[in-house]
Amino acid sequence: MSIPRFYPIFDSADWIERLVPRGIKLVQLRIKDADTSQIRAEIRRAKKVCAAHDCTLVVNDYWQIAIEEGCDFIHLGQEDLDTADVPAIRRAGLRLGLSTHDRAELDRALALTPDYIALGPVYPTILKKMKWHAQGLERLSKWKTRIGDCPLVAIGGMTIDRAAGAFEAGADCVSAVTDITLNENPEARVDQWLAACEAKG
Ligand SMILES: Cc1ncc(COP(=O)(O)OP(=O)(O)O)c(N)n1
Ligand SMILES: Cc1nc(C(=O)O)sc1CCOP(=O)(O)O
Ligand SMILES: [Mg+2]
Repeated sequence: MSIPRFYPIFDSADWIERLVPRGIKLVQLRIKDADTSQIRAEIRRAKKVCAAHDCTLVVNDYWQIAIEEGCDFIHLGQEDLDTADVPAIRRAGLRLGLSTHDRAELDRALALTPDYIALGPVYPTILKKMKWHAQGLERLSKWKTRIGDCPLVAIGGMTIDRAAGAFEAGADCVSAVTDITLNENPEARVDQWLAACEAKG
């Protein structure tokens, strides 16, 4: 199954309510440092606006709450996988996206037949401290060769100018955070992203 080419990530339902109506079709809610009731409330708001705009919501990390709230899609990293109950996630019918950063992580991810695999950071990111150096475009191509039909998401330091190179290297989808949230006009930036990714499609 394919996924949309543009995949922004936001840390609140406020951002999702603000920007999804512009035409985003795949979005991630990535909240750190909040309690369960706050996460649940944010997911409910995000889910509502996504349903109204035919946008797929991906919940980061909180797989149990995502199941309880009837969500469709979750994203897990390698550390999340250490404690997640993947069979329970599948039984609940959720799609699953996985992060990878090296070959061992890729092998582990592929064994779980995910609905997409993300490789990052393709370029340096300012969002979070990471132990990985920038992976680069050649690595994206290697990942695409390994994963075949499974959609490949490029993440980390992605900008509109860098997106075309990522698609050419084999990415099926490009994910971005600060290129949008730190832009002086996030609405206009999302419009530009949508146009750039559509033009490529
Ligand atoms: C699309 C996408 N790719 C990678 C990540 C990172 O997930 P993870 O390694 O679990 O780190 P956190 O985002 O949880 O800090 C992601 N969220 N989305
Ligand atoms: C959340 C996340 N995960 C990454 C990974 O490589 O797994 S890079 C990243 C941050 C992406 O933010 P920005 O677009 O601002 O660089
Ligand atoms: Mg995580």
